[in-house]
Parts: sequence; C-alpha cells; structure tokens
Amino acid sequence: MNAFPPGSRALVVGVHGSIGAMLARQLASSGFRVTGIDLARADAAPANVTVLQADATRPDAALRQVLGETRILVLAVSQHVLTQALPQLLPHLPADALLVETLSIKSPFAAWLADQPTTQAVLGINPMFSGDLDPAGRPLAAVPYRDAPLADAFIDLLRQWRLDVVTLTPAQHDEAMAMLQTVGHSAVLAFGQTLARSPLALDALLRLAPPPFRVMLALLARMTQNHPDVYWEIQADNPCSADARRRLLNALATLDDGVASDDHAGFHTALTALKEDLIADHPDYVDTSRRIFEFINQPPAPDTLPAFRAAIDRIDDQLIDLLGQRQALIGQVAHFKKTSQTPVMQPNRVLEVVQRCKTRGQRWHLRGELIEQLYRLIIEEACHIEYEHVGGPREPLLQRSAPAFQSAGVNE
Ligand SMILES: C=C(O[C@@H]1C=C(C(=O)O)C=C[C@H]1O)C(=O)O
Repeated sequence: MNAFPPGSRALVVGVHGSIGAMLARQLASSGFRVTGIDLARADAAPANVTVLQADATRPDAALRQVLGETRILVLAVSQHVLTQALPQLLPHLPADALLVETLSIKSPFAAWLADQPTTQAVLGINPMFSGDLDPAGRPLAAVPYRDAPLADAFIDLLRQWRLDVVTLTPAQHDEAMAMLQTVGHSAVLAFGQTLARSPLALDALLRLAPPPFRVMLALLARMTQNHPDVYWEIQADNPCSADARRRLLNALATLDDGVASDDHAGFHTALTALKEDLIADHPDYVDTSRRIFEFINQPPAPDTLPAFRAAIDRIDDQLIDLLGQRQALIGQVAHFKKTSQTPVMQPNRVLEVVQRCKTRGQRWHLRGELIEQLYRLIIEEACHIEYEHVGGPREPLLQRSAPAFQSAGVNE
C-alpha cells in the first residue's frame, strides 16, 4: 500500500527557511498538497506551495484545520521553537501522521521526545547541505526515533529524490556531527576572529591571498549567510561538541609546542602520518583541492587581445576536460547497457538531453540551433562509442531522434 497516496497533505513549519523551502518544494514535486507556515513574511513562496503566515506555538483556527488533514508534518525550526510548538500542534494532528524534524543535533530532542505523550511516528532528518542547493546526490542523515512504517516510507521518498540517506541513532548522529560540523565551524570561526582582530586590512591581504586563505574566507562568508542559531545549536546543544573543540585546541597547542621546542622532525612525522592516515585512501581530494584553487583564483578581466585569448584558452581547456569526463561516463553507460541488454539508442533521453541544454543555454543567450548542432555531434559520438562496445545493428541518431533536432540545417 502507498503510505502517501497522491494529494496527501504535508505541512511545513518554517517554510521560509532554506531547509523548509527545499522540503516544501520536493514534497510538492512528489505530488503532495503542501501548505507552508512561517512567522516571517516573504515575497516568494516555493512553487505549488500555499503559504500562511502563522505562529506554530499558537495555532489559530486556519492552522488547526490544516493540521487535522496533515499526513506529514515537517518542522524545519530550531530546537527551542520545536519543543514549544509540538505540544500545541500534536493534539490537532491525526494519530497516524508522521512528524519530521530537521534539527542539527538529535540526542537532546530524543530525550525530550521520550517524555512526550505522543503516539505519532517521528523521524529526524539532517540534510548535509543548505536548502538552496540541488539535493540530488547529496548526503542526508536520517534518525528514526521510533520504528514506524511511515518513517521508512518517508526515507523511501528521500531516496526517490536521489538523496544518499544514512540512518543513525541519535547518539551516533551527534557523535558524527561533532566531527563533521563542530570542528570545521570552530576552525573557520577561529580563523575569522583571528583575521578580524588583526591590524592588517582585509583588502590589502586579499590582493596577496593564496587559495587556501580565499577558501577559508569563502567558508566564513557562507557561515554569515545562515541564521546564527544554526551554528549556535551545533556548538552548544551537541553533547559531543565540547570534547570536539577541546581536541581542536589540543591539536593547535601541540603544533604551537612543537614549533616552540623546534621539533622539526616531529612536524614531518605528523604531516606524513596525516597523509597516510587520511589522504592515502582518498587521493581524489588532492584533485578536488586543485580544482577549487583553480576556480577561486579567477584571473582579472582581460583587456588586451592576448589576455582575451588566454581567457578563451582556459575556457577551451575546461570544455575539453568536461567533454572527456562526459565521454568517460558514456563508456560506463555502454558497459551497463551491454550487461543489462538495454538498447543504445534512447530517443526519449536524447530529446530530454537536448531540451535541457537548450533551456540551460538560454541563460547565456545561446541559440537553440547551436545547442542542437553541438549535441548532434556529441550524442552521435556517444552512440558510436556505445555501439562499438555493445555490438549489434546500429540505428542512425537523426532518424530515431528527429524531434530533438528540429532546427533548420541540423537535421541534414
Ligand atoms: C548515454 C546514453 O546513451 C545514448 C547517448 C546519450 C547522450 O550522449 O546523452 C543519450 C541517449 C542515448 O541514446 C543514455 O542512454 O543515457
């Protein structure tokens, strides 16, 4: 049986927050009738979401009526608001509804929940990304507080959104978050404080700044864009956070002591151990840092012909690198198609690819005909590669995929 038949109602509390808005959007796209509430007014609501201005800690008649029909209640609010609102909301919620909370820290809420006279299924989720990013392919921690089929059904829904769901207990969640969030945020905040208290001016420093400094500043910039409570709860509410900060302090003290005692060899040993323990099994991070650093040092806007040409050369490098990456994936698709006996030629997918790219190209005023020309060549090459691997009779792309290539001159 489908736990959430099409048109089931979802209510998102905190719909103007980034996670609330993301979940409202995703639920609407999965066929839910979504109502969002928020204390704050905002100009834009997520598409296909009805937004009410309401206070979840004091549900008015309109909110109580929505609650009575709600199958999934999402609470994308701070722990303080959540524990104030829940006792007011639960009496109006059907007994077979699912509650989903999005707190950054789970064990204090788990302890609070254990004392509540609720019967509803409760699932904690913690998306490991801000809600303004595309969720597909990103990790999400799921913490089912009570075994319930409805929580499993919601986890299935998250997987349909192509989230990489990792299920944890509240204690496991918080232990991991101390390492994944407390330590990183503390390091970035300490960097920011040190910089802010320095007598050196940031503008002057930025002229000279190497990529790691720019990356640290970018991380700090990101932290200033979210609500401070998000970061406060990560530092203050996680029972593992104090220990994590102490470890960071100790590590810094060890570095300081080592330098003070001129322990050059110890420094070598430590860095070699880090390389062996952490990076040896994850060499792709070396490449990631190279790509981030390349990206973050944007060269100045060109103003001479050689400078324009150098900029174009760099973009051509990227085009070729990306084409190579696309082609490498095609090789894998070919292998997959051979073992699963899937036809090489997929006219629906071809149409989807070309139309997506035409829409994307509109952002840059790229003509649809150019996109069709380019993708005719790229997909023909892809099909050629796949046929070489898969074997069997070949079908011509243009004949099978005529609707994708409608522009004059492309279909010849
Ligand atoms: C890569 C695939 O195979 C072919 C190549 C395509 C491409 O290059 O995008 C699209 C459709 C297929 O005919 C696929 O099926 O996705």
